[in-house]
Amino acid sequence: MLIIGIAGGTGSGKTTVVHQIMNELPETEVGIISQDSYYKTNDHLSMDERALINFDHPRAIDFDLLCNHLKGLKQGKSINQPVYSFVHHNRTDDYIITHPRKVMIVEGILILTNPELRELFDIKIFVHADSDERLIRRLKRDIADRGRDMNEVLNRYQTTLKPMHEQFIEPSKAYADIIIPNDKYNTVAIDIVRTVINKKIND
Ligand SMILES: Nc1ncnc2c1ncn2[C@@H]1O[C@H](COP(=O)(O)OP(=O)(O)O)[C@@H](O)[C@H]1O
Ligand SMILES: Nc1ccn([C@@H]2O[C@H](COP(=O)(O)O)[C@@H](O)[C@H]2O)c(=O)n1
Repeated sequence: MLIIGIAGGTGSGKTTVVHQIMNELPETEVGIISQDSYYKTNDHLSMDERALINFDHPRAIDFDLLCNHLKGLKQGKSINQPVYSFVHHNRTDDYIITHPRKVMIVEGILILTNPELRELFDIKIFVHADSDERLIRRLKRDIADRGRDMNEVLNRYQTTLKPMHEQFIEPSKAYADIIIPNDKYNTVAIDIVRTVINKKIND
């Protein structure tokens, strides 16, 4: 199994890059794990209390479960990947049965900050986009898809997102083997990563 970690700030285009990589690759050979699925459960908190959580700090993520799931997949076991709700700021009761594949892609803002998780990656990729571009994308996406309004996004950006990006996410770029510039769609970089994956699949 080849495990690829794809990190980068919010709105850098990680999810888009993953989908571009997966296009044209056989569905049965590649699987995806999203770090967002591993936000800790916060059933004990009210909705208002959950909305105040700093979701850009590594402590918000259940890295133990994520690492155990990846290790299980490496051993050939299927896992129940949790399903997260951005609208309710909490894990749902649902899960996605995720089967082991020749190539597993793990994507998320903080995945290169955790040493145990880093050790599990064969290739580490960081998707880079400038912060103004990322903020614009995040605003549009969170209003369209994640039940937010402009005040919520801008307030979160100032209070937690930007400081956590500078403290944890940007420095984790140093661990990357490949950095993909993604201010514009970068088809050349996607083709290179796809070639590496195809080689692995056909070995
Ligand atoms: N290279 C790009 N140019 C313009 N828009 C992009 C680009 N990559 C992603 N987007 C858009 O930006 C938004 C955030 O992208 P997404 O892939 O969800 O980022 P991430 O997973 O890193 O948070 C989406 O609406 C997506 O369509
Ligand atoms: N309840 C939550 C949980 C997380 N976030 C934000 O999501 C971002 C990470 O996801 P991307 O798809 O953008 O990589 C992160 O910056 C958190 O602030 C949230 O808004 N609400």
